Amino acid sequence: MSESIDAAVIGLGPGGEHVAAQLAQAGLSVLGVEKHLVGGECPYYGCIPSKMMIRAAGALAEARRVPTLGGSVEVTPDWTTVAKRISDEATDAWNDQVAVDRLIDNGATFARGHGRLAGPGKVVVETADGTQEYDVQRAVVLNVGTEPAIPPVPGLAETPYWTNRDAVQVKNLPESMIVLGGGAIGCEIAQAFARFGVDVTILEVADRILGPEEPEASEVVAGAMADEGIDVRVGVDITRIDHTAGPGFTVSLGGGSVLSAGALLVAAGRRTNLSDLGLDTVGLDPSSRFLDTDEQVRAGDQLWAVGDITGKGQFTHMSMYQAEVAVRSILGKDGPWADYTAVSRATFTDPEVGSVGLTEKQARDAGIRVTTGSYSLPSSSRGWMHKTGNHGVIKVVADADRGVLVGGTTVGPSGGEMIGLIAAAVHAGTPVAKLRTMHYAYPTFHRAIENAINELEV
Ligand SMILES: Cc1cc2nc3c(=O)[nH]c(=O)nc-3n(C[C@H](O)[C@H](O)[C@H](O)COP(=O)(O)OP(=O)(O)OC[C@H]3O[C@@H](n4cnc5c(N)ncnc54)[C@H](O)[C@@H]3O)c2cc1C
Ligand SMILES: NC(=O)c1ccc[n+]([C@@H]2O[C@H](COP(=O)([O-])OP(=O)(O)OC[C@H]3O[C@@H](n4cnc5c(N)ncnc54)[C@H](O)[C@@H]3O)[C@@H](O)[C@H]2O)c1
Repeated sequence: MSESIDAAVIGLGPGGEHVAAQLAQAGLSVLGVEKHLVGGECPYYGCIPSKMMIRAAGALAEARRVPTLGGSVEVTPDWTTVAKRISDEATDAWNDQVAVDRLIDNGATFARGHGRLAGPGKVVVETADGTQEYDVQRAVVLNVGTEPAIPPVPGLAETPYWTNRDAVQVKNLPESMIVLGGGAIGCEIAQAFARFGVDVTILEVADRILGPEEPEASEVVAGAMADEGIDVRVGVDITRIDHTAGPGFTVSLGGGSVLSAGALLVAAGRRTNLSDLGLDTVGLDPSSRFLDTDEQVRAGDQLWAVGDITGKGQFTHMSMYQAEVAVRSILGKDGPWADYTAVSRATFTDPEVGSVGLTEKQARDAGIRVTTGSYSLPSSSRGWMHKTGNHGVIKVVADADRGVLVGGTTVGPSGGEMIGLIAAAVHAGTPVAKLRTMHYAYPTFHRAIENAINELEV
């Protein structure tokens, strides 16, 4: 028999959890459906555990810089502390009871199971105890997120490779690791492991790591990683991957060379969980990579979608932003609606990469009359004083006709924080002329943004 409810949220990643809680608090009868862990990838396998690793690895790296600056330190990495922190503080040993209780305390009903659409306003949940049907009166919200994509490299599927989900649960580090993919996940985890003494090789098929970023950012991060002893190879052709108990993984490359390592991390992108969601029952294509959404993040009639599946940027802050939009839309508010002009992100390599809006290429492709400015961080006062660990570059992209910034990149020791200034300018459409009259505190890293802005032909 079908149960009647106001709203159902299928998939409880950061955005889905927020939507379910907010709608329940607003007085709607809400069902939250999660097949694995309430909170999704970010708290259990993504942002939070990876940033705990990075925090520890960063402390080790800073300690190793002491001899250049004043004194000596003996650095003895110990992964046990990191593994314990991830298990105890971040993930509760991969137990989501606290999150489930929070959802229920907010007034929602929770079902642990696989949710599917079964036609407009109909949701079916497959649980361990059987199947339950729901008639949803007002809103179905999809927040089903992604899985690691496993590339079709011959032999790979038969090996005990890791994804990010395994890497964050590692109790004992391997002596060596090959990372497939030099995107954000690959680079962040590679550098963290390397700083704990793992011999790391990154294999990237494209011609540079961190492909979505400005080429200047990729170059600086690749250089910093190489300085630390990470073997970064781009433009590789991987022909086969094997695993045997003794030597571990062997990766054969075009041209005949073979690499080996004790562990292999696949960080080659993500696959959205849209194929087994009953999308066809509401007239949508189950084979599509992303769901098209309008400014109210509606994907159809009484159907909303938030998070990675919308293709607007696979970030926790995007999922939360869209969740707020969905809640306003479902509750019949007047907006504000989704705007993606100034989406920002931070990649937590060292140096960190902050970025917002359009890259130079994206701006040119959009037909904008582009002018750019850049400044090398080690040439800035603060970068020069900082000395060791001062890798970095600032780049700003402006619309020469409108006299405003349309994008920017801040690579440096606090690149993820520095981007806030440019993000505010892009978001608000602050004239470059106004930015030129701002006070930039001396001697901050962000003063280098002023140098870059002064190069713009605006
Ligand atoms: C290693 C790593 C590091 C990252 N670091 C950052 C970072 O520093 N900053 C940042 O902003 N982002 C980061 N991200 C990205 C971030 O984790 C995601 O963008 C974020 O989790 C938002 O995803 P989402 O809301 O789309 O859903 P997800 O978090 O993917 O959650 C979707 C949920 O839906 C469930 N589900 C799927 N299908 C069904 C179904 N049919 N029925 C029921 N439940 C279902 C899944 O089990 C899952 O719990 C990182 C990701 C990874 C992997
Ligand atoms: N700090 C952050 O905000 C943060 C951190 C991690 C992840 N994320 C999010 O998660 C998403 C996924 O991250 P990701 O790094 O897995 O994906 P990605 O798509 O950014 O990078 C994957 C990389 O793997 C390469 N690749 C593909 N197939 C390959 C193969 N067979 N061999 C070698 N390389 C191959 C691609 O060319 C690409 O450079 C990102 O888009 C990002 O939005 C965000």
